[in-house]
Parts: sequence; structure tokens; C-alpha cells
Amino acid sequence: MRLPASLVGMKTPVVPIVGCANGAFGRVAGAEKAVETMRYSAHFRSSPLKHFWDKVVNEPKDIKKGDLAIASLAVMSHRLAKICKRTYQRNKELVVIGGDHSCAIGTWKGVARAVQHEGPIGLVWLDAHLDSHTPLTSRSGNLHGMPVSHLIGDGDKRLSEIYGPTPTIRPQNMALVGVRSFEEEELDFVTRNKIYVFYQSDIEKHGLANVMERALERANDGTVGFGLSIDLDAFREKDAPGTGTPEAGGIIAEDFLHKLLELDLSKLMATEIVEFNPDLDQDERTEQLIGRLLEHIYLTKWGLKCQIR
Ligand SMILES: NC(=[NH2+])NCCC[C@H](N)C(=O)O
Repeated sequence: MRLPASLVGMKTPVVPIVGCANGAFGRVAGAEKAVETMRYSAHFRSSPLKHFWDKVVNEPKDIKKGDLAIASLAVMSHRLAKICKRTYQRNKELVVIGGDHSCAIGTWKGVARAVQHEGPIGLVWLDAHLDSHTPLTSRSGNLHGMPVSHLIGDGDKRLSEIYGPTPTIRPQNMALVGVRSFEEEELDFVTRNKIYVFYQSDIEKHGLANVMERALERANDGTVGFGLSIDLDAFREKDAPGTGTPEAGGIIAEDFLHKLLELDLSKLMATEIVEFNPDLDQDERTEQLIGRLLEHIYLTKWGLKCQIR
């Protein structure tokens, strides 16, 4: 879809949103409702950030756990990647609202493919978890715990090799931020592959601004640009209660919003926000946080901070 006629010629940029309504690859169902909730969110509709909903991808029906789930995720990821590539190429901006975090496989493949002739892309990954299992190491079998490994070209080929060159992201351009829960096999995986991890303890020691700057340095090193993949469970549970796998501690949302304003986001290509489960939200806190995150990110990127409420 092209920009609706009413938006063409407007002075401030408009960000296109792609929805990915998936939840069956996570621990609890419900993240598939995030797209619908955000689409009709009164808060987000009146946001100073101008946006339009471009396309929505749905997960295949009747997904079964285990091997069949890989085949279903491969189908969904391929569709999402294709749409993300096209939306990015047309608009030079992209926001993806998930979905459980398994949608990252498709999102970032699409963005990487859109610029594959210019060079690689980097990725800053905000998350309480390492999400670095492969189907062989995962104890839960939940694919939302495995996107990082597939993005760097490991795991099941049906997922890592969809729609374009592998790896989607080079390990040296990937930085995980806010991690505080993982299993031993995942730690092995990130160590072996030299993926940079900033734990929650690093944030507490060095400060969020310092950690985010270092994460951006890695994502920008020798790349065309970078992406931001935000799992809402990176934040404290009281700031983002509407997520399926909360962990104690976490990033203070206000602190993050504030620090965003100071970052150089000029090379940001796309933002993905995942793991919002509206059934678990309290007082629409998570819903509102999503809107505020996007406002802070894009109005900073475009130098329009004055419009932030
Ligand atoms: N995207 C997420 N919320 N991931 C949580 C993963 C939790 C756990 N490590 C698992 O593999 O099951």
C-alpha cells in the first residue's frame, strides 16, 4: 500500500506500521492480540507521531508445538519478511508491532534484504532474555526463545535461510541489552558466537546512557544502518505488566525514554516492539508505553523532540 493520499505532502514524516499478529510461538497465548489493541488504541491514535497501518500478517491457524511449529513459523516469517522489505523500500522507515518475539526472524530478514546490495545491518536487542536457544537446546520448545540464533544463521535452516542471504545479522553487529534471565546453553551460544550482551547488571553499574551508546556503536560498525528490537519484558514489570514472560528487575521505562532523547538515532532503519499481551495489561500501562516509546524514538530521530508530550 502506498501512503494514503491525505498523508502525502505533509511536513512531518509519517511512519508506516506493519502488524504481525502472532502468539502461538510464545509461552502463553495472547500476544497475537497486540496488533488489534494498538490499532484501535485511543492513546496511540491521538499520538503526535504520525503513522499509518500498512499491512497485518497473521500467524497460520492451528499451530502445533514442536516440529510443526517450525514449518508454520517459516511460512509466517517469509510473508512478514517480504512485506517488511517492501514497506521499508517504499517509505525508508518501518515499525513492526508483534507478536511474540519469534516475529523478529521475518522482520529483520526483510529489512536486511531491502538493503542487501548496500551492506549489512546491525541490531540492538532490548530483552530480559537471551532468546538464543536453538531447537536442539531449548527446554521449553518455544520458538520465541530462539530468534537470535536464527538471525545469526544458526538453528533450523527452514527459519534461518528464508527469503535472502544468511546470516541476517552478523554477530559482531548484534548487541543485547537488559538481559537478566537465561539458560546455560544460551550463554554458551552467545559466548561462542561473540554476540555482545549488556546485562541488567551492566546497566546498573555503568548507567543506561553508557550501555546504549556502546550497543549503538556495535550496531553501527560497518553497517548501512541498524534496527531496534524491543521486547517489553526488558522493562520493569510495573512499567510494562502486559507481557507473558516477565522477570524480576529490569529497565526503568522513564529512564529509557529520557535517555533515548540523547542518542544519535540518525541511522535507525526500523523498530520492532514485541511481546505485548493485552490480556495481562494493567491500567493500559503497556499499551501507553508502546506509544511513548515510538514517539520518543521517531521524534528524536527526526529532530522533532519539541512535539513530545
Ligand atoms: N521472547 C521471550 N519472551 N523469550 C522468553 C524465553 C524464555 C526461556 N528462555 C525459553 O526459552 O523458553
